[in-house]
Amino acid sequence: MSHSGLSLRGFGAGYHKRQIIQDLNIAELPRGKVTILLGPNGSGKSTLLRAMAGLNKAEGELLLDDVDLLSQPFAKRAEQVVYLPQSLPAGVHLHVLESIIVAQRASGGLHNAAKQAEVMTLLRQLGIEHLALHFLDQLSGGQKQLVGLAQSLIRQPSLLLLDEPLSALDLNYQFHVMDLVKRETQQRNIVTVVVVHDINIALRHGDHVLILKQGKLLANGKPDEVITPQSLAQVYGVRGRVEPCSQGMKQVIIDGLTDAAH
Ligand SMILES: Nc1ncnc2c1ncn2[C@@H]1O[C@H](COP(=O)(O)OP(=O)(O)OP(=O)(O)O)[C@@H](O)[C@H]1O
Repeated sequence: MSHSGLSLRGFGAGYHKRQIIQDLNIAELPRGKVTILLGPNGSGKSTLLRAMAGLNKAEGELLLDDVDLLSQPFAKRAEQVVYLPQSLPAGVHLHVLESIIVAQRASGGLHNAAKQAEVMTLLRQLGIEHLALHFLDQLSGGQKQLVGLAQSLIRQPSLLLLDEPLSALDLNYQFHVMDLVKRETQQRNIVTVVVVHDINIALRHGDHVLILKQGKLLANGKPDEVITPQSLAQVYGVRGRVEPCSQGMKQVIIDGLTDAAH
């Protein structure tokens, strides 16, 4: 049977002398859905994303629509997989617009009027059109994050890996960006994996949630099935409740640390 989506089989990842993730098995993260990757600091989230993108050592199988990306040459994988790191490289003296056009060119094709229009549409959707002619190295942390997202989306990946894309964004932008990522994921029918630390963002915006702890997969399922008082205690050592708010949406309220975490 053929599959559409991303699966990991016996996937391992790490660094020169250190294995961080071992024998990870994830059956099918479907196209068109946003998967949120949760886990404590140091649990291996960035290592996993970077390994999927070919930037760290990896082993096992990483299947996108049944094709093993690990067996492909790096350049071929880079056409399909885009990884947005936690922060953009410093000291890049380019205009926002130029930097996005460079990213667009990297994904192939000639630069023409239609492509320029695509860049401007994306800037508008992200609410940063007014920054088009600003220099990257003169932007705020949150503005840089939005530009990084534009650079990632313009490359039209099949697998989009976003590492804490909300960490510098205000509340309004956090919602706006998650809505945009969800919409683009559906419209482009791609697989998107987003690392966040905010459990309520995961509950509200994730189609699917994975939880990593010490390089192992502790949970894999629908947000409200895997974000529970038990998993909050086990993963983060906190006492938490998952309760409907007055609008009926579920949210997490943290009451404190578990006794074990003191
Ligand atoms: N370049 C590296 N060389 C060796 N070990 C590393 C390297 N980068 C990270 N690690 C180790 O890998 C483990 C997982 O780190 P990783 O950055 O993947 O965690 P994370 O879940 O993304 O954490 P955070 O939420 O703090 O960003 C940590 O123990 C870290 O010390």
